[in-house]
Amino acid sequence: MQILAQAPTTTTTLPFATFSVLRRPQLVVTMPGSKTETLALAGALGGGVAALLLLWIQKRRKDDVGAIPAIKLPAGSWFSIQALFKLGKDNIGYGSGRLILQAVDPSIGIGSLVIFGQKTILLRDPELVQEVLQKNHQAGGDYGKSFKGSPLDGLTDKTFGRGLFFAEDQDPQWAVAHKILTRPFSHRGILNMVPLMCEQVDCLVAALECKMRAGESVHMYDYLVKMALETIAVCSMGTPFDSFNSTEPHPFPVAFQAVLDAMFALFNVPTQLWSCCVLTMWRMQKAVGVMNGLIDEIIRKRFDKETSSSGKAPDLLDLMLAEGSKLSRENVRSQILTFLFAGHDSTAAAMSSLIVFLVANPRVEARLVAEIQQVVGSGEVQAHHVSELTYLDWCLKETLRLLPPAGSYQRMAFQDTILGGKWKLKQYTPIWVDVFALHMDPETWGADAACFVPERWEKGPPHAYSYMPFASGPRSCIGKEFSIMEQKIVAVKLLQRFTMHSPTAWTARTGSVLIKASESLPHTILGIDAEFSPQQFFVGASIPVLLQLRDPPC
Ligand code: HEM
Repeated sequence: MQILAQAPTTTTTLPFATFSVLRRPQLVVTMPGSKTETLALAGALGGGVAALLLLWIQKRRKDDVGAIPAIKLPAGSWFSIQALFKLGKDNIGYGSGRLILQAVDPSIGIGSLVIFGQKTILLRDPELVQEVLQKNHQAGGDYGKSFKGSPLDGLTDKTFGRGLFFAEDQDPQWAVAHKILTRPFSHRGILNMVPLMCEQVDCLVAALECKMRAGESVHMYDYLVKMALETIAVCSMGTPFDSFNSTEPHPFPVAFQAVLDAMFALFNVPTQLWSCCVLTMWRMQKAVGVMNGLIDEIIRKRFDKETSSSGKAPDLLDLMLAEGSKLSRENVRSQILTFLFAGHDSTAAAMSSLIVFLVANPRVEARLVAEIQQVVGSGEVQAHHVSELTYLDWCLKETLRLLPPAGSYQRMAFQDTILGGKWKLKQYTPIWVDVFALHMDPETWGADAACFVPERWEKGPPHAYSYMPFASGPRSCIGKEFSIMEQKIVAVKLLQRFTMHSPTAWTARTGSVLIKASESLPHTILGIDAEFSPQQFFVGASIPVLLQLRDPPC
Protein backbone atom coordinates (compact mmCIF):
# COMPACT_ATOMS: atom_id res chain seq x y z
CA MET A 1 0.00 0.00 0.00
CA GLN A 2 1.31 3.48 -0.87
CA ILE A 3 0.29 6.84 0.50
CA LEU A 4 0.89 9.72 -1.89
CA ALA A 5 0.32 13.42 -1.52
CA GLN A 6 -1.83 14.64 -4.35
CA ALA A 7 -2.98 18.15 -5.20
CA PRO A 8 -6.41 17.87 -6.79
CA THR A 9 -7.67 20.62 -9.09
CA THR A 10 -10.91 22.45 -9.82
CA THR A 11 -11.33 23.03 -13.53
CA THR A 12 -13.12 26.15 -14.90
CA THR A 13 -13.77 26.53 -18.63
CA LEU A 14 -14.17 29.96 -20.24
CA PRO A 15 -14.91 30.59 -23.93
CA PHE A 16 -11.25 31.25 -24.80
CA ALA A 17 -9.31 29.16 -22.23
CA THR A 18 -9.40 26.48 -19.56
CA PHE A 19 -7.98 27.19 -16.03
CA SER A 20 -7.06 24.50 -13.55
CA VAL A 21 -7.01 25.86 -10.00
CA LEU A 22 -5.12 23.88 -7.36
CA ARG A 23 -7.01 23.05 -4.21
CA ARG A 24 -5.53 22.13 -0.78
CA PRO A 25 -3.55 18.79 -1.09
CA GLN A 26 -5.24 15.65 0.14
CA LEU A 27 -3.91 12.19 1.05
CA VAL A 28 -4.77 9.61 -1.57
CA VAL A 29 -4.46 5.94 -0.67
CA THR A 30 -3.48 3.59 -3.52
CA MET A 31 -3.32 -0.20 -3.52
CA PRO A 32 -0.13 -2.01 -4.77
CA GLY A 33 -0.17 -3.12 -8.35
CA SER A 34 -2.59 -0.51 -9.46
CA LYS A 35 -1.78 1.54 -12.61
CA THR A 36 -2.10 4.82 -10.69
CA GLU A 37 0.50 3.68 -8.20
CA THR A 38 3.12 2.74 -10.81
CA LEU A 39 2.73 6.05 -12.61
CA ALA A 40 2.93 8.04 -9.36
CA LEU A 41 6.03 6.13 -8.24
CA ALA A 42 7.81 6.68 -11.55
CA GLY A 43 6.87 10.36 -11.49
CA ALA A 44 8.18 10.86 -7.97
CA LEU A 45 11.46 9.07 -8.72
CA GLY A 46 11.96 10.99 -11.96
CA GLY A 47 11.30 14.29 -10.21
CA GLY A 48 13.79 13.43 -7.46
CA VAL A 49 16.51 12.48 -9.88
CA ALA A 50 15.91 15.64 -11.92
CA ALA A 51 16.11 17.80 -8.80
CA LEU A 52 19.40 16.15 -7.72
CA LEU A 53 20.83 16.61 -11.22
CA LEU A 54 19.87 20.27 -11.17
CA LEU A 55 21.52 20.78 -7.78
CA TRP A 56 24.72 19.04 -8.99
CA ILE A 57 24.89 21.12 -12.17
CA GLN A 58 24.39 24.32 -10.15
CA LYS A 59 27.19 23.36 -7.74
CA ARG A 60 29.55 22.49 -10.64
CA ARG A 61 28.83 25.86 -12.22
CA LYS A 62 29.54 27.63 -8.93
CA ASP A 63 32.86 25.74 -8.51
CA ASP A 64 33.84 26.42 -12.14
CA VAL A 65 33.50 30.18 -11.78
CA GLY A 66 37.08 31.37 -11.39
CA ALA A 67 38.68 27.98 -12.16
CA ILE A 68 41.73 28.54 -14.37
CA PRO A 69 41.39 26.51 -17.59
CA ALA A 70 43.81 23.60 -17.88
CA ILE A 71 46.20 23.80 -20.84
CA LYS A 72 45.69 21.08 -23.40
CA LEU A 73 49.02 19.44 -24.20
CA PRO A 74 50.02 19.14 -27.87
CA ALA A 75 49.17 15.82 -29.55
CA GLY A 76 51.67 13.08 -28.75
CA SER A 77 52.89 14.50 -25.43
CA TRP A 78 51.63 12.78 -22.33
CA PHE A 79 53.17 14.88 -19.58
CA SER A 80 54.00 18.54 -19.36
CA ILE A 81 57.80 18.40 -19.11
CA GLN A 82 57.88 16.25 -22.23
CA ALA A 83 55.74 18.87 -23.99
CA LEU A 84 58.04 21.69 -22.82
CA PHE A 85 61.13 19.83 -24.07
CA LYS A 86 59.41 19.11 -27.37
CA LEU A 87 58.48 22.76 -27.83
CA GLY A 88 61.92 23.94 -26.76
CA LYS A 89 64.31 22.15 -29.06
CA ASP A 90 66.63 25.18 -28.86
CA ASN A 91 66.21 25.48 -25.09
CA ILE A 92 63.54 24.24 -22.68
CA GLY A 93 63.42 27.84 -21.37
CA TYR A 94 61.17 28.79 -24.28
CA GLY A 95 58.99 25.63 -24.13
CA SER A 96 56.40 27.04 -21.74
CA GLY A 97 56.12 30.28 -23.74
CA ARG A 98 55.43 28.38 -26.96
CA LEU A 99 52.88 26.22 -25.15
CA ILE A 100 51.03 29.29 -23.89
CA LEU A 101 51.06 30.93 -27.31
CA GLN A 102 49.64 27.76 -28.83
CA ALA A 103 47.24 26.65 -26.15
CA VAL A 104 46.05 29.65 -24.13
CA ASP A 105 43.21 31.70 -25.56
CA PRO A 106 44.50 35.30 -25.90
CA SER A 107 41.17 36.64 -24.66
CA ILE A 108 41.70 34.68 -21.40
CA GLY A 109 45.50 35.04 -21.16
CA ILE A 110 45.93 32.47 -18.37
CA GLY A 111 46.20 28.68 -18.19
CA SER A 112 47.14 25.97 -15.71
CA LEU A 113 49.46 23.02 -16.15
CA VAL A 114 50.98 20.46 -13.80
CA ILE A 115 54.75 21.02 -13.93
CA PHE A 116 57.12 19.00 -11.73
CA GLY A 117 54.01 17.60 -10.00
CA GLN A 118 52.72 21.08 -9.02
CA LYS A 119 49.68 22.79 -10.47
CA THR A 120 51.32 25.85 -12.03
CA ILE A 121 49.71 28.95 -13.51
CA LEU A 122 51.12 30.30 -16.77
CA LEU A 123 50.46 33.90 -17.79
CA ARG A 124 50.23 35.35 -21.29
CA ASP A 125 48.26 38.54 -20.60
CA PRO A 126 50.27 41.71 -19.73
CA GLU A 127 47.46 42.95 -17.44
CA LEU A 128 47.70 39.80 -15.29
CA VAL A 129 51.51 40.02 -15.29
CA GLN A 130 51.24 43.62 -14.11
CA GLU A 131 48.99 42.60 -11.22
CA VAL A 132 51.28 39.77 -10.08
CA LEU A 133 54.43 41.91 -10.23
CA GLN A 134 52.87 45.04 -8.71
CA LYS A 135 50.94 43.40 -5.86
CA ASN A 136 54.15 42.01 -4.43
CA HIS A 137 54.90 40.81 -0.92
CA GLN A 138 57.07 43.87 -0.11
CA ALA A 139 54.14 46.19 -1.00
CA GLY A 140 51.79 44.14 1.22
CA GLY A 141 50.35 42.25 -1.79
CA ASP A 142 49.52 38.57 -2.29
CA TYR A 143 52.39 37.56 -4.61
CA GLY A 144 56.06 36.96 -3.99
CA LYS A 145 59.16 35.03 -4.99
CA SER A 146 59.47 31.53 -3.60
CA PHE A 147 60.54 28.18 -5.01
CA LYS A 148 58.49 26.19 -2.47
CA GLY A 149 57.74 22.75 -3.91
CA SER A 150 59.89 23.24 -7.04
CA PRO A 151 62.99 21.07 -7.64
CA LEU A 152 65.06 24.27 -7.67
CA ASP A 153 64.26 24.72 -3.97
CA GLY A 154 66.22 21.66 -2.89
CA LEU A 155 69.06 22.29 -5.33
CA THR A 156 69.65 25.92 -4.37
CA ASP A 157 70.92 25.15 -0.86
CA LYS A 158 73.19 22.44 -2.27
CA THR A 159 74.71 24.68 -4.98
CA PHE A 160 74.67 28.49 -5.19
CA GLY A 161 73.05 29.20 -1.81
CA ARG A 162 70.53 31.91 -0.98
CA GLY A 163 72.10 34.98 -2.56
CA LEU A 164 69.78 37.72 -3.90
CA PHE A 165 68.66 35.70 -6.92
CA PHE A 166 67.65 32.53 -5.06
CA ALA A 167 66.49 34.01 -1.73
CA GLU A 168 62.80 33.75 -0.85
CA ASP A 169 60.89 36.97 -0.19
CA GLN A 170 60.45 36.04 3.48
CA ASP A 171 64.21 35.54 3.98
CA PRO A 172 65.38 38.46 6.21
CA GLN A 173 68.91 38.22 4.70
CA TRP A 174 67.48 39.18 1.27
CA ALA A 175 66.39 42.60 2.54
CA VAL A 176 69.74 43.20 4.28
CA ALA A 177 71.79 42.23 1.21
CA HIS A 178 69.48 44.06 -1.21
CA LYS A 179 69.90 47.30 0.76
CA ILE A 180 73.70 46.99 0.77
CA LEU A 181 74.02 46.05 -2.90
CA THR A 182 71.58 48.55 -4.40
CA ARG A 183 74.13 51.41 -4.15
CA PRO A 184 76.90 49.93 -6.36
CA PHE A 185 74.26 49.03 -8.99
CA SER A 186 72.69 52.49 -9.03
CA HIS A 187 73.28 54.72 -12.06
CA ARG A 188 76.14 56.47 -10.25
CA GLY A 189 77.63 53.19 -9.15
CA ILE A 190 77.63 51.90 -12.73
CA LEU A 191 79.36 55.06 -14.01
CA ASN A 192 82.25 54.25 -11.63
CA MET A 193 82.53 50.82 -13.23
CA VAL A 194 82.68 52.01 -16.87
CA PRO A 195 86.53 52.18 -17.04
CA LEU A 196 86.77 48.62 -15.66
CA MET A 197 84.20 47.43 -18.21
CA CYS A 198 86.12 49.10 -21.07
CA GLU A 199 89.34 47.35 -19.99
CA GLN A 200 87.68 43.93 -20.20
CA VAL A 201 86.12 44.68 -23.59
CA ASP A 202 89.58 45.74 -24.85
CA CYS A 203 90.90 42.32 -23.78
CA LEU A 204 88.04 40.75 -25.80
CA VAL A 205 88.91 42.84 -28.88
CA ALA A 206 92.60 41.90 -28.58
CA ALA A 207 91.74 38.18 -28.33
CA LEU A 208 89.45 38.45 -31.39
CA GLU A 209 92.20 40.23 -33.38
CA CYS A 210 94.52 37.27 -32.74
CA LYS A 211 91.88 34.91 -34.12
CA MET A 212 91.27 37.17 -37.11
CA ARG A 213 94.97 37.29 -37.96
CA ALA A 214 95.08 33.50 -37.77
CA GLY A 215 92.17 33.43 -40.27
CA GLU A 216 90.05 31.38 -37.87
CA SER A 217 86.32 31.72 -37.37
CA VAL A 218 85.25 32.51 -33.81
CA HIS A 219 82.27 31.31 -31.81
CA MET A 220 81.39 34.70 -30.40
CA TYR A 221 79.37 33.29 -27.51
CA ASP A 222 82.47 31.60 -25.99
CA TYR A 223 84.44 34.84 -26.11
CA LEU A 224 81.57 36.91 -24.76
CA VAL A 225 81.20 34.50 -21.82
CA LYS A 226 84.88 35.02 -20.94
CA MET A 227 84.53 38.79 -21.22
CA ALA A 228 81.33 38.94 -19.13
CA LEU A 229 82.77 36.65 -16.42
CA GLU A 230 85.92 38.77 -16.15
CA THR A 231 83.87 41.99 -16.02
CA ILE A 232 81.59 40.90 -13.17
CA ALA A 233 84.52 39.28 -11.29
CA VAL A 234 86.66 42.42 -11.50
CA CYS A 235 83.78 44.80 -10.75
CA SER A 236 82.31 42.81 -7.84
CA MET A 237 85.39 41.37 -6.08
CA GLY A 238 88.46 42.94 -7.71
CA THR A 239 89.77 39.52 -8.76
CA PRO A 240 90.07 38.41 -12.41
CA PHE A 241 89.98 34.79 -13.55
CA ASP A 242 92.53 35.44 -16.34
CA SER A 243 90.25 33.90 -18.97
CA PHE A 244 91.99 35.72 -21.86
CA ASN A 245 95.61 35.32 -20.74
CA SER A 246 95.78 31.69 -19.87
CA THR A 247 95.64 28.74 -22.28
CA GLU A 248 94.01 26.53 -19.61
CA PRO A 249 90.51 27.51 -18.42
CA HIS A 250 90.32 28.74 -14.80
CA PRO A 251 88.91 26.11 -12.38
CA PHE A 252 86.03 28.43 -11.41
CA PRO A 253 84.18 28.49 -14.80
CA VAL A 254 84.89 24.76 -15.19
CA ALA A 255 83.33 23.97 -11.79
CA PHE A 256 80.49 26.41 -12.48
CA GLN A 257 79.55 24.60 -15.71
CA ALA A 258 79.82 21.20 -13.98
CA VAL A 259 77.28 22.38 -11.37
CA LEU A 260 74.90 23.59 -14.09
CA ASP A 261 75.26 20.31 -16.04
CA ALA A 262 74.40 18.32 -12.91
CA MET A 263 71.39 20.54 -12.19
CA PHE A 264 70.05 20.07 -15.73
CA ALA A 265 70.55 16.29 -15.44
CA LEU A 266 68.58 16.24 -12.17
CA PHE A 267 65.71 18.31 -13.63
CA ASN A 268 65.01 15.36 -15.94
CA VAL A 269 64.46 13.02 -12.99
CA PRO A 270 61.60 13.16 -10.44
CA THR A 271 62.90 14.64 -7.15
CA GLN A 272 61.94 11.44 -5.30
CA LEU A 273 64.58 9.58 -7.33
CA TRP A 274 67.44 12.06 -6.90
CA SER A 275 69.02 10.00 -4.13
CA CYS A 276 69.51 7.25 -6.76
CA CYS A 277 71.54 9.61 -9.01
CA VAL A 278 74.65 8.98 -6.94
CA LEU A 279 77.22 9.88 -9.61
CA THR A 280 75.51 13.15 -10.63
CA MET A 281 75.13 14.18 -6.99
CA TRP A 282 78.79 13.36 -6.30
CA ARG A 283 79.95 15.36 -9.34
CA MET A 284 77.79 18.28 -8.31
CA GLN A 285 79.05 18.28 -4.73
CA LYS A 286 82.66 18.05 -5.90
CA ALA A 287 82.22 21.04 -8.25
CA VAL A 288 80.41 23.03 -5.54
CA GLY A 289 83.37 22.32 -3.23
CA VAL A 290 85.77 23.77 -5.84
CA MET A 291 83.63 26.91 -6.33
CA ASN A 292 83.21 27.49 -2.60
CA GLY A 293 86.93 26.95 -1.89
CA LEU A 294 87.95 29.53 -4.53
CA ILE A 295 85.42 32.16 -3.40
CA ASP A 296 86.19 31.63 0.31
CA GLU A 297 89.87 32.30 -0.39
CA ILE A 298 89.03 35.52 -2.28
CA ILE A 299 86.84 36.63 0.66
CA ARG A 300 89.56 35.79 3.19
CA LYS A 301 92.16 37.80 1.29
CA ARG A 302 89.91 40.86 1.21
CA PHE A 303 88.98 40.46 4.87
CA ASP A 304 92.68 40.33 5.74
CA LYS A 305 93.27 43.41 3.51
CA GLU A 306 95.58 41.48 1.14
CA THR A 307 93.50 42.71 -1.84
CA SER A 308 91.45 45.82 -2.63
CA SER A 309 88.74 46.99 -5.04
CA SER A 310 89.87 47.38 -8.68
CA GLY A 311 88.05 50.68 -9.16
CA LYS A 312 87.89 54.00 -7.33
CA ALA A 313 84.73 53.10 -5.38
CA PRO A 314 84.33 50.24 -2.87
CA ASP A 315 83.26 47.03 -4.60
CA LEU A 316 80.65 44.44 -3.50
CA LEU A 317 83.11 42.63 -1.23
CA ASP A 318 84.10 45.86 0.55
CA LEU A 319 80.45 46.72 1.18
CA MET A 320 79.42 43.26 2.34
CA LEU A 321 82.42 42.79 4.63
CA ALA A 322 82.17 46.30 6.13
CA GLU A 323 81.59 46.47 9.86
CA GLY A 324 77.91 46.33 10.75
CA SER A 325 76.84 44.82 7.40
CA LYS A 326 75.01 42.00 9.29
CA LEU A 327 75.80 39.43 6.57
CA SER A 328 77.35 36.11 7.57
CA ARG A 329 80.52 34.93 5.74
CA GLU A 330 78.43 32.12 4.22
CA ASN A 331 75.90 34.63 2.93
CA VAL A 332 78.68 36.81 1.48
CA ARG A 333 79.90 33.74 -0.42
CA SER A 334 76.38 33.04 -1.72
CA GLN A 335 76.05 36.65 -2.86
CA ILE A 336 79.33 36.51 -4.79
CA LEU A 337 78.37 33.15 -6.35
CA THR A 338 74.98 34.65 -7.27
CA PHE A 339 76.51 37.69 -8.95
CA LEU A 340 78.95 35.53 -10.89
CA PHE A 341 76.06 33.23 -11.85
CA ALA A 342 73.44 35.87 -12.73
CA GLY A 343 75.89 38.42 -14.05
CA HIS A 344 77.85 36.74 -16.81
CA ASP A 345 75.98 34.11 -18.82
CA SER A 346 72.90 36.37 -19.09
CA THR A 347 74.79 39.28 -20.67
CA ALA A 348 76.89 36.97 -22.86
CA ALA A 349 73.72 35.26 -24.17
CA ALA A 350 72.12 38.64 -24.97
CA MET A 351 75.24 39.93 -26.77
CA SER A 352 75.65 36.72 -28.73
CA SER A 353 72.01 36.95 -29.91
CA LEU A 354 72.55 40.59 -30.94
CA ILE A 355 75.45 39.53 -33.16
CA VAL A 356 73.26 36.85 -34.78
CA PHE A 357 70.57 39.44 -35.57
CA LEU A 358 73.10 41.97 -36.90
CA VAL A 359 74.75 39.43 -39.21
CA ALA A 360 71.28 38.36 -40.40
CA ASN A 361 70.13 41.97 -40.97
CA PRO A 362 72.83 43.99 -42.83
CA ARG A 363 70.44 46.97 -43.16
CA VAL A 364 70.19 47.24 -39.36
CA GLU A 365 73.94 46.77 -38.94
CA ALA A 366 74.66 49.59 -41.45
CA ARG A 367 72.32 52.00 -39.62
CA LEU A 368 73.91 51.10 -36.29
CA VAL A 369 77.46 51.58 -37.59
CA ALA A 370 76.44 55.00 -38.98
CA GLU A 371 75.08 56.01 -35.57
CA ILE A 372 78.27 54.89 -33.79
CA GLN A 373 80.35 56.82 -36.34
CA GLN A 374 78.30 59.94 -35.71
CA VAL A 375 78.11 59.77 -31.90
CA VAL A 376 81.39 58.15 -30.85
CA GLY A 377 83.61 58.26 -33.97
CA SER A 378 86.78 56.18 -33.71
CA GLY A 379 87.75 57.25 -30.18
CA GLU A 380 87.11 55.66 -26.79
CA VAL A 381 83.43 55.23 -25.92
CA GLN A 382 82.45 57.30 -22.88
CA ALA A 383 79.48 56.87 -20.54
CA HIS A 384 77.82 60.03 -21.93
CA HIS A 385 77.89 58.60 -25.49
CA VAL A 386 75.86 55.63 -24.35
CA SER A 387 72.71 57.65 -23.64
CA GLU A 388 72.93 59.23 -27.12
CA LEU A 389 73.04 55.90 -28.97
CA THR A 390 69.28 55.59 -29.53
CA TYR A 391 69.33 53.08 -32.38
CA LEU A 392 71.71 50.84 -30.41
CA ASP A 393 69.23 50.96 -27.54
CA TRP A 394 66.42 49.84 -29.88
CA CYS A 395 68.58 46.99 -31.25
CA LEU A 396 69.34 45.71 -27.74
CA LYS A 397 65.69 45.92 -26.72
CA GLU A 398 64.56 44.10 -29.85
CA THR A 399 67.14 41.35 -29.19
CA LEU A 400 65.99 40.92 -25.58
CA ARG A 401 62.39 40.85 -26.81
CA LEU A 402 62.90 38.10 -29.40
CA LEU A 403 65.40 36.00 -27.44
CA PRO A 404 64.99 36.88 -23.74
CA PRO A 405 67.86 35.24 -21.79
CA ALA A 406 65.45 34.49 -18.91
CA GLY A 407 62.55 32.75 -20.72
CA SER A 408 60.35 32.88 -17.61
CA TYR A 409 60.50 33.49 -13.86
CA GLN A 410 58.40 32.24 -11.02
CA ARG A 411 56.22 34.03 -8.50
CA MET A 412 53.83 32.47 -6.01
CA ALA A 413 50.43 33.26 -4.47
CA PHE A 414 51.30 33.66 -0.79
CA GLN A 415 47.65 33.20 0.22
CA ASP A 416 44.33 32.20 -1.36
CA THR A 417 43.55 35.06 -3.69
CA ILE A 418 41.71 36.21 -6.83
CA LEU A 419 43.76 37.28 -9.85
CA GLY A 420 42.35 39.68 -12.43
CA GLY A 421 39.14 40.03 -10.35
CA LYS A 422 38.15 36.54 -11.49
CA TRP A 423 40.69 33.71 -11.27
CA LYS A 424 40.82 31.76 -8.01
CA LEU A 425 44.32 30.92 -6.77
CA LYS A 426 45.09 28.67 -3.83
CA GLN A 427 47.88 29.53 -1.39
CA TYR A 428 51.35 28.44 -2.63
CA THR A 429 50.31 28.12 -6.26
CA PRO A 430 53.36 28.82 -8.46
CA ILE A 431 52.80 31.41 -11.20
CA TRP A 432 55.13 31.60 -14.19
CA VAL A 433 55.54 35.04 -15.71
CA ASP A 434 56.27 33.85 -19.20
CA VAL A 435 58.57 36.41 -20.74
CA PHE A 436 58.84 34.61 -24.06
CA ALA A 437 55.04 34.45 -24.50
CA LEU A 438 54.64 38.10 -23.42
CA HIS A 439 57.30 39.24 -25.90
CA MET A 440 56.11 37.17 -28.83
CA ASP A 441 52.37 37.59 -28.52
CA PRO A 442 50.93 38.83 -31.85
CA GLU A 443 47.86 40.02 -29.92
CA THR A 444 50.05 42.60 -28.20
CA TRP A 445 52.93 43.14 -30.64
CA GLY A 446 51.12 42.79 -33.95
CA ALA A 447 51.43 40.45 -36.92
CA ASP A 448 55.22 40.98 -37.25
CA ALA A 449 55.87 39.98 -33.60
CA ALA A 450 58.34 37.28 -34.72
CA CYS A 451 60.51 39.64 -36.82
CA PHE A 452 63.57 41.66 -35.81
CA VAL A 453 62.43 45.26 -36.27
CA PRO A 454 64.36 47.69 -34.00
CA GLU A 455 62.32 50.60 -35.40
CA ARG A 456 59.25 49.40 -33.47
CA TRP A 457 60.91 50.84 -30.32
CA GLU A 458 60.45 54.39 -31.60
CA LYS A 459 56.93 54.15 -30.15
CA GLY A 460 57.90 52.20 -27.01
CA PRO A 461 56.27 48.95 -25.87
CA PRO A 462 52.55 48.43 -26.63
CA HIS A 463 51.78 47.86 -22.92
CA ALA A 464 53.79 48.82 -19.82
CA TYR A 465 54.11 45.11 -18.89
CA SER A 466 54.47 43.58 -22.37
CA TYR A 467 58.30 43.79 -22.25
CA MET A 468 59.74 42.29 -19.06
CA PRO A 469 63.23 40.79 -19.73
CA PHE A 470 64.54 42.04 -16.36
CA ALA A 471 61.20 41.63 -14.46
CA SER A 472 59.81 44.53 -12.44
CA GLY A 473 59.32 45.35 -8.76
CA PRO A 474 61.54 44.59 -5.76
CA ARG A 475 62.72 41.24 -7.17
CA SER A 476 63.61 42.64 -10.58
CA CYS A 477 67.16 42.44 -11.93
CA ILE A 478 69.54 44.48 -9.78
CA GLY A 479 72.15 44.22 -12.56
CA LYS A 480 69.94 45.65 -15.34
CA GLU A 481 71.83 48.94 -15.76
CA PHE A 482 75.17 47.17 -15.36
CA SER A 483 74.27 44.72 -18.12
CA ILE A 484 72.89 47.36 -20.49
CA MET A 485 76.01 49.52 -20.05
CA GLU A 486 78.25 46.51 -20.65
CA GLN A 487 76.28 45.42 -23.74
CA LYS A 488 76.48 48.91 -25.25
CA ILE A 489 80.24 49.20 -24.67
CA VAL A 490 80.79 45.78 -26.25
CA ALA A 491 78.60 46.60 -29.27
CA VAL A 492 80.38 49.92 -29.89
CA LYS A 493 83.89 48.52 -29.56
CA LEU A 494 83.17 45.47 -31.74
CA LEU A 495 81.47 47.48 -34.49
CA GLN A 496 84.14 50.21 -34.44
CA ARG A 497 86.79 47.59 -35.14
CA PHE A 498 85.29 44.64 -37.05
CA THR A 499 82.91 43.55 -39.73
CA MET A 500 81.42 40.12 -39.07
CA HIS A 501 80.20 37.41 -41.47
CA SER A 502 78.93 33.93 -40.94
CA PRO A 503 80.89 31.16 -42.76
CA THR A 504 78.89 29.59 -45.61
CA ALA A 505 78.82 26.09 -44.11
CA TRP A 506 79.30 25.07 -40.51
CA THR A 507 78.02 22.46 -38.11
CA ALA A 508 76.77 22.77 -34.55
CA ARG A 509 79.17 21.80 -31.80
CA THR A 510 78.63 18.76 -29.60
CA GLY A 511 75.81 19.34 -27.14
CA SER A 512 74.30 22.19 -29.20
CA VAL A 513 71.46 22.20 -31.72
CA LEU A 514 71.56 23.92 -35.10
CA ILE A 515 68.40 25.81 -36.03
CA LYS A 516 68.34 26.35 -39.79
CA ALA A 517 67.03 29.64 -41.14
CA SER A 518 64.71 27.64 -43.38
CA GLU A 519 63.41 25.62 -40.43
CA SER A 520 60.71 27.62 -38.76
CA LEU A 521 61.48 28.10 -35.08
CA PRO A 522 58.02 28.62 -33.62
CA HIS A 523 57.51 32.33 -32.92
CA THR A 524 61.03 33.62 -33.72
CA ILE A 525 62.49 34.45 -37.12
CA LEU A 526 66.28 34.32 -36.85
CA GLY A 527 67.05 35.05 -40.51
CA ILE A 528 70.20 32.85 -40.56
CA ASP A 529 71.28 29.45 -39.23
CA ALA A 530 72.19 29.69 -35.54
CA GLU A 531 73.22 27.40 -32.73
CA PHE A 532 71.60 27.04 -29.31
CA SER A 533 72.80 25.16 -26.28
CA PRO A 534 70.05 23.33 -24.38
CA GLN A 535 72.45 23.24 -21.39
CA GLN A 536 72.57 27.03 -20.99
CA PHE A 537 70.64 28.47 -18.05
CA PHE A 538 70.23 31.81 -19.87
CA VAL A 539 69.15 31.41 -23.49
CA GLY A 540 70.95 32.97 -26.45
CA ALA A 541 71.72 32.20 -30.09
CA SER A 542 75.29 31.77 -31.29
CA ILE A 543 77.11 31.64 -34.63
CA PRO A 544 80.73 31.31 -35.65
CA VAL A 545 81.90 34.51 -37.35
CA LEU A 546 84.73 35.47 -39.67
CA LEU A 547 86.13 38.81 -38.61
CA GLN A 548 87.68 41.50 -40.80
CA LEU A 549 88.99 44.92 -39.85
CA ARG A 550 86.41 47.57 -40.67
CA ASP A 551 87.69 49.81 -43.44
CA PRO A 552 87.75 52.70 -42.74
CA PRO A 553 87.51 52.10 -38.98
CA CYS A 554 84.79 54.15 -37.33
C1 HEM B 1 70.74 40.54 -20.23
C2 HEM B 1 71.14 40.38 -19.01
C3 HEM B 1 70.25 40.03 -17.84
C4 HEM B 1 68.96 39.59 -17.82
C5 HEM B 1 68.05 39.32 -19.01
C6 HEM B 1 68.58 39.42 -16.44
C7 HEM B 1 67.33 39.02 -16.02
C8 HEM B 1 66.96 38.94 -14.70
C9 HEM B 1 65.63 38.62 -14.26
C10 HEM B 1 64.45 38.31 -15.16
C11 HEM B 1 65.64 38.63 -12.90
C12 HEM B 1 64.45 38.31 -12.00
C13 HEM B 1 64.44 36.84 -11.74
C14 HEM B 1 63.29 36.40 -10.88
O1 HEM B 1 62.43 37.17 -10.55
O2 HEM B 1 63.27 35.21 -10.55
C15 HEM B 1 66.98 38.95 -12.48
C16 HEM B 1 67.37 39.06 -11.16
C17 HEM B 1 68.66 39.29 -10.80
N1 HEM B 1 69.71 39.62 -11.62
FE1 HEM B 1 69.67 39.79 -13.61
N2 HEM B 1 69.65 39.74 -15.65
C18 HEM B 1 70.68 40.13 -16.46
C19 HEM B 1 71.93 40.56 -16.05
C20 HEM B 1 72.36 40.62 -14.77
C21 HEM B 1 73.66 41.09 -14.34
C22 HEM B 1 74.76 41.61 -15.25
C23 HEM B 1 73.70 40.95 -12.98
C24 HEM B 1 74.81 41.29 -12.04
C25 HEM B 1 75.63 42.25 -12.20
C26 HEM B 1 72.43 40.41 -12.56
C27 HEM B 1 72.09 40.13 -11.26
C28 HEM B 1 70.83 39.77 -10.85
C29 HEM B 1 70.49 39.53 -9.45
C30 HEM B 1 71.46 39.57 -8.27
C31 HEM B 1 69.12 39.24 -9.41
C32 HEM B 1 68.27 38.96 -8.19
C33 HEM B 1 67.72 40.27 -7.67
C34 HEM B 1 66.85 40.10 -6.42
O3 HEM B 1 65.98 39.26 -6.42
O4 HEM B 1 67.08 40.85 -5.48
N3 HEM B 1 71.64 40.24 -13.67
N4 HEM B 1 67.76 39.15 -13.59
